Amino acid sequence: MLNINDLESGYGESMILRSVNLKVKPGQVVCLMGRNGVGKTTLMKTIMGLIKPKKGTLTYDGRDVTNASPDRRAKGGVGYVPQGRDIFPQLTVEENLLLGLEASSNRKTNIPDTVYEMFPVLKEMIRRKGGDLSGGQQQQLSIARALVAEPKLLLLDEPMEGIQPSIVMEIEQVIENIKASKKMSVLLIEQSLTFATRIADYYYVLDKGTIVAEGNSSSLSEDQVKKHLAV
Ligand SMILES: Nc1ncnc2c1ncn2[C@@H]1O[C@H](COP(=O)(O)OP(=O)(O)OP(=O)(O)O)[C@@H](O)[C@H]1O
Repeated sequence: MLNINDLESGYGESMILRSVNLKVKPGQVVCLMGRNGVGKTTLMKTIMGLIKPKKGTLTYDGRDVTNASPDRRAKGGVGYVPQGRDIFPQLTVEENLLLGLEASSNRKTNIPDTVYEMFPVLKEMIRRKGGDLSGGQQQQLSIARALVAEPKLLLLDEPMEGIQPSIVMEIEQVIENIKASKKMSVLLIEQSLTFATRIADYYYVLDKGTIVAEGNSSSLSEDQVKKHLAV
């Protein structure tokens, strides 16, 4: 599905990622872990095409997309939910969701029912302004907007950060449902060991811009987390 090979990426002269190799297989949920500032978001942005890599290749769905625009990647089925609930506060929930259709490859004009089934609260709040939703609901809206285009690969940048526990459980359930449907792969940034072992199939730990550990999530131990993630 996604294959990153010997990737180098950064901002201007400042190189953030070095020799990054990462794979997401079809239907897999992969968790990217690492301390603050090690380059996790930079990797997500590079996968989405918002930052051009300086070296290495990115293959998605069997095609080389190393130099493809973000728009082409989105239309090719990559959905991106950036950190910090990037919704439009002045637009209604429905208008926010309709914007997600822009990324749709097959010119869909309707919001799929499955999106409301996954997030019933959004159906209830369809006419409310995005800015009137709670932080957790805004995060749900942000994920729902990416799902509207029915992506094949969903990138989630710290979806659980700063969210109340009840909504964390709902979002976790959504990821579980996505996983069970086997229609989508997910790459998510997440710091919690409990969550990573419960939901992800595979994990990568990034440190100082390079992958320092990887494996099946079931083998992820407290010791490894302490070694690689403790501040
Ligand atoms: N637009 C930018 N221009 C220059 N440097 C940047 C920019 N964005 C991030 N950086 C730097 O790149 C490095 C990696 O940042 P990045 O946001 O990818 O880390 P992260 O692992 O996602 O951290 P966090 O968990 O805090 O979000 C940091 O040193 C950061 O200061």
